Amino acid sequence: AVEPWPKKKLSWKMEKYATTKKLTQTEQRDAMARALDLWANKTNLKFNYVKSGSADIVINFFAGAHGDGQPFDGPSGVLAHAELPTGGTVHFDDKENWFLNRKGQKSGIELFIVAAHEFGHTLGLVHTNVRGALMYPFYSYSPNLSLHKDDIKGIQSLY
Ligand SMILES: COc1ccc(S(=O)(=O)[C@H](CC(=O)O)C(F)F)cc1
Ligand SMILES: [Zn+2]
Repeated sequence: AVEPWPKKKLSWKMEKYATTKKLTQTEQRDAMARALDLWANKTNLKFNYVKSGSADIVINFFAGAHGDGQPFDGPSGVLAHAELPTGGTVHFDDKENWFLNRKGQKSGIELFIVAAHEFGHTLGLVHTNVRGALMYPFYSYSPNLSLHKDDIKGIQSLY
């Protein structure tokens, strides 16, 4: 873990959405809100969505090179990356086959899971070696994600 945010109320916004036909922008925004809620439920952090203007956490879907020296690599491989506090940028690879389990979809990369992991980084968590924890370095699909006690220990050591 690293230095946490110096405040408990964090604003967030989406700048660029995934271009997939499989998920509407509303569904994408809702997935982000639910992923943030996982962390809010275990801390006294509050997240509030802002449609435009400045925000602490800024979410973008990009393909390939997108100006931060960490180009995305197309389907699979690197799925997303996020700055640690108080960076606030979260980028997702637009070329992934994003889906949402709650829509009954089956194949591809589950957006809610990846978002929850990235927001863990945004809030100050680094990777864990505890298999089964959300902050384990590798993506693995699970139908109903919840925070592992190792994730909770980590976030509560920061907030
Ligand atoms: C479970 O959530 C994730 C696991 C692994 C990744 S990743 O394979 O894209 C990882 C980025 C990351 O750990 O956030 C990669 F090394 F770039 C993203 C989300
Ligand atoms: Zn990670």
